[in-house]
Amino acid sequence: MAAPRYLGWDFSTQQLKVIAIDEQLRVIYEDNVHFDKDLPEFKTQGGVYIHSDRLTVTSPVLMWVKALDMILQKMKSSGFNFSQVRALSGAGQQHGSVYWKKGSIQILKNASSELPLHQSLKACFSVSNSPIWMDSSTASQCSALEKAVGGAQHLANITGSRAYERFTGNQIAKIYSQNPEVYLQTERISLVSSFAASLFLGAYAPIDYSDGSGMNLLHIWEKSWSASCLDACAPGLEEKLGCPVPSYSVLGPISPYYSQRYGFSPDCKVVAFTGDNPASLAGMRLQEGDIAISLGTSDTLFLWIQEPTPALEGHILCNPVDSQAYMALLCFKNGSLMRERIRDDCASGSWDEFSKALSSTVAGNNGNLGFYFDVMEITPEAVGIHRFNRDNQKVSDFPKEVEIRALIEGQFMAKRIHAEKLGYKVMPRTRILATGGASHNKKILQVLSDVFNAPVYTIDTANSACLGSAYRAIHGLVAETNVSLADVVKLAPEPRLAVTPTAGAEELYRPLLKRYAELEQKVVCSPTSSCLVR
Ligand SMILES: Nc1ncnc2c1ncn2[C@@H]1O[C@H](COP(=O)(O)OP(=O)(O)O)[C@@H](O)[C@H]1O
Ligand SMILES: O=C(CO)[C@@H](O)[C@H](O)COP(=O)(O)O
Repeated sequence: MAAPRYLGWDFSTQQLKVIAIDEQLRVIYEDNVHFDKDLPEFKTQGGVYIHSDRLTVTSPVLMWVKALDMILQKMKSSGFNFSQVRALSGAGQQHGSVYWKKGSIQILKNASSELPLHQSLKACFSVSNSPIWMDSSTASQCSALEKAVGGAQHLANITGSRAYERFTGNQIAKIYSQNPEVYLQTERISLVSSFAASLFLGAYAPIDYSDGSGMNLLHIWEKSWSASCLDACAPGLEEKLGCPVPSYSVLGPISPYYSQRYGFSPDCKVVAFTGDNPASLAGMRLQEGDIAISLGTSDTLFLWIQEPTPALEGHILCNPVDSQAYMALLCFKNGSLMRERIRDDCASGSWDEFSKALSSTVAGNNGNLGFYFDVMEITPEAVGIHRFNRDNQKVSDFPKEVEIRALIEGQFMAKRIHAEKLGYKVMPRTRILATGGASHNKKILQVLSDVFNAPVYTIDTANSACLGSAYRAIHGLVAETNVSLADVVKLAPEPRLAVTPTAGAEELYRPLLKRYAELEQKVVCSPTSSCLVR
């Protein structure tokens, strides 16, 4: 019997990624398809289309299918032996939704292995451009949902979050109200994660509890759809969503399409897919007390928590690896794309030059602070670029090096301030686990460590959502017998120390954090200082 392999996928904003691991949990294959570069025919920027209202953001669903065809072909050409794969799982950017047209289930089930999947599925989607997490066009649907269930806090008490524009229930409500006929033609609505699982399963895959918590529809304590939330969004929604399942569920064997076209074993199991942040929690083997910071297209911060209290800021999600636990999540929309814009403007498009600017400037930036929100931020709700000198006076520009440090310090101060608002305290034993593309950059990690006054650890791959998905594939095979993910991954390499805080960092940043929090109040959108530019 050939040595078993496990696959972990990540359908993220800018690319499709895959990792294969062996039974010793070693990464033996890693690859990606970059949507803008490798699939230029879709003409996306950063994997997305920003529509003319600047609020609507979508991605073409067939691009995701074509990316899967492409990456599997690359693996096949490189000699990857698919017959050894015993199980696979995956992750998707959270909140995005896919709309399957009536009758598509038959096409999905009977796809011909002679054709790439995107050709068979080209007529399957009633909405060809899927709304994704960057969308902020559903303000009216959010107000209506909160009103329908008795207010923002009440909605958070049920679903883990107040109404957020990118959350799937509000996106579905928008589609139903603007295009009722499209909604009626839709037989199934998937998240990006469950859509990706469906492609492997050859059938509609259920939504898992953890990614399902990012919809404003799931009762996160009872782990079932909330009837009042469903009714407030669209009629007949429960049927279109299917029953949610635990994140470690085995959904079934891989579709015959993959055995015939790529040589997968017909016994290869598909384990429920989940959100990319939940999958990263698994990949980084987060423990209670740790803080995870993902620096991908979005920046996110997440924690493992046992007894959550939903609030008006941040999100509580069902934990993807332990059905008794939860995770808290904060999302910052102006992450890597914001850093790339400042890198292009101030460091000639070079990460090396960007890093040199961080080295050549002093921690604390001589009191200069900045807020950098090219697009409407989620945490906090604010937009625009706002720079303040050491006397709290607004200034119109900074020298290039000062700008770069102000951006990075500002991004991490915001993370610490908002994590503390959630009740998180940096303790002497705190470990920060960093992941995502920008975690390759040691100079950025040094600022992170200094602002939090805590050591920063990384794992061998920045693609923790893929790795976590591969771990979850193994876990899925044994979860029924009460084996924990921690048991399954106990032989995996421990996270490695990347940087430690500079002496004196806490004293330096304590007053700056206070100033940053006060200045943030001035730049957030409020009824009195409404954000006209979005
Ligand atoms: N050396 C670096 N320094 C800072 N950022 C980097 C570096 N290398 C890559 N990145 C950032 O990583 C981002 C991609 O991160 P990734 O986690 O793969 O995103 P996603 O999963 O959302 O597709 C890129 O947009 C890029 O800005
Ligand atoms: O909206 C959120 C989390 O709430 C985002 O974190 C998305 O899940 C996108 O992930 P990346 O592609 O940036 O990793």
